[in-house]
Amino acid sequence: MESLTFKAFGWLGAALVAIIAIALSADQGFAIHMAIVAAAALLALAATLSGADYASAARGILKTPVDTGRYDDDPIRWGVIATVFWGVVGFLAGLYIALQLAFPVLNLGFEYTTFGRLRPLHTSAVIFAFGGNALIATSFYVVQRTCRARLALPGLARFVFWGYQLFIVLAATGYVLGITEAREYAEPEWYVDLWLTIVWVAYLAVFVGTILKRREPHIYVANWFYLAFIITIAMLHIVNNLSMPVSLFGSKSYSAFAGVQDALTQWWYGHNAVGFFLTAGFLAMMYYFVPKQAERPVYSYRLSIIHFWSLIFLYIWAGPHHLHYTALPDWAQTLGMVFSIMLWMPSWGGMINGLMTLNGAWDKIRTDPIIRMMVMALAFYGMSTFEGPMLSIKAVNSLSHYTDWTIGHVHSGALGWNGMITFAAIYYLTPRLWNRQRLYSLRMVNWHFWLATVGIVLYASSMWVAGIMQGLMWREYGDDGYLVYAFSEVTAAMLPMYLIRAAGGILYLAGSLVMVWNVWLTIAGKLREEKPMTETPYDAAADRPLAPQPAE
Ligand code: HEM
Ligand code: HEM
Ligand SMILES: [Cu+2]
Repeated sequence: MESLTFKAFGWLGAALVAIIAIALSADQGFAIHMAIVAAAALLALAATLSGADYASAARGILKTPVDTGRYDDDPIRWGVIATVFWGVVGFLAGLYIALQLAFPVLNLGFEYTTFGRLRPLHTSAVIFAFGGNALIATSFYVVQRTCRARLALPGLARFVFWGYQLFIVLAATGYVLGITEAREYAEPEWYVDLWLTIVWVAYLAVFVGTILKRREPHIYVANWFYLAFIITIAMLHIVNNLSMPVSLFGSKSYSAFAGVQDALTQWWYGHNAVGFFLTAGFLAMMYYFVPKQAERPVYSYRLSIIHFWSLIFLYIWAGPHHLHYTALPDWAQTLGMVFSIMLWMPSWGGMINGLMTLNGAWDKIRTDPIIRMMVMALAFYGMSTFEGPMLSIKAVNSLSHYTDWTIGHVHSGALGWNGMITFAAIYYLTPRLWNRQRLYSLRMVNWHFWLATVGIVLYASSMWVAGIMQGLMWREYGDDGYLVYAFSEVTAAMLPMYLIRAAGGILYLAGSLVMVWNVWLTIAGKLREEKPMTETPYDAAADRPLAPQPAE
């Protein structure tokens, strides 16, 4: 009871502080943000005062099974739903900005809907909202199973989930309102950064606390990857966002760094956000869910340890490959390039480890669409980590930089690797978390697989063509020593490629809607009547089904 009163006063206090901040605010954007914070604090207050009722109502709506006491899965179930939800929002935003590049009228003439504001909305929605929720939810799932321990600090785990959603809402509304630090992938302003820092420290505490509570002596490699992801993101986030607010009650701040130091800090962050958010964290997912779904142990545990240490050691130095031919000293650019090329090896080591886990179970690619998604994820991981080192070579980068080739590279990693491995994890988790016999439909997973795959192929191939064409047209000199093409001519030449990319986006989005349908009906406890994925092979000569084929 006492702790309840304490909590209630805490939320009331937070709401009051936010309301005072509205009154004192230096700009309208800050006032709107503080209103959102006040509303969130009041909601938390209401939930605290009538706590149990809300929880059971939510359980009813989500048809949640009661946890047996072994594991604490409520925040994971919410996380699965949040991942699917934000995924659709982020893909929709991606499709919209893709269409804006083809049809500029879609900027609609409002500052709120310009490409410049919606682009960070897209990148944050897919990376932080979709990817971040997937990482938090799966990390809480994996750490409990592999440590055979319930989540430490269950109240804090719930705070992490809701606090992170508040961060997402503040970031997204901020971009639309024009509140931005203009640091790529770190656009939110100083007070939102501070909030994320608090949430992230809580996340670290829950994760490490659970590891400390473990009843399994060994710490499985997936947890190492998750831990590296959590700690490194904390470090990157804090350093990159060091800044001085103009006013305590205003949204604007100035970076602590200037000039090329600022650029290097930005890309030390940006590159390692790829390395530790989009790579290390998702590799943790790979190391747990691939062996589970394949029902095989990891191909080589020793390789996974080598993979871990070499990956984290090399990634952190490669950031300067984003600053080739800039004011950054030449030696630093070369350093970034060399470490990027070396990165190819641990990356492929990880891919091989994932793929070879299917040794003896390759037939599952034919029969299990979830395995098929995982294999495609690993294939795209391998492809983008081959392409990346190639793009980091200065001579190649002099052509590719500033072009759509970079965008193609980003999305073969993002759609192919991050997207596919996340979808596979969602399909693995949903029936288990809701205690269902199986997914509503496996054939719909197969549909999702093909829609997403064709979508990625259209996206990546159109951007390769667009990027190389742009790069070559920009650098084309005539005999007279003048540039042959005006910038506008190059832009006009992109239109067909932008249309193909948008078509790819439509397919990818459609695939994710199939997932929404499937996950929804699985939660509702429905099973689709359908033929199994593969017919038993038929021996026509003998007129009987062939005996099951042994795995190769
Ligand atoms: C329906 C799917 C998607 C579509 C149609 C789409 C479309 C786009 C477009 C049009 C851009 C701007 C490109 C430019 O400025 O020229 C972009 C940027 C970006 N998108 Fe996506 N996207 C999709 C999904 C994703 C996903 C799932 C992720 C990550 C997990 C992602 C991550 C990014 C990133 C990081 C950038 C910035 C790239 C850079 O600055 O180099 N996108 N996307
Ligand atoms: C060995 C691994 C990798 C290396 C060495 C690498 C290298 C590179 C290089 C050289 C660029 C172009 C920089 C420029 O010209 O501006 C780049 C851009 C990018 N890469 Fe990779 N890459 C790797 C893997 C990945 C993966 C797996 C993903 C996604 C999951 C990814 C996401 C990105 C993003 C988002 C950008 C665009 C950054 C921006 O300009 O906004 N990379 N990468
Ligand atoms: Cu990079």
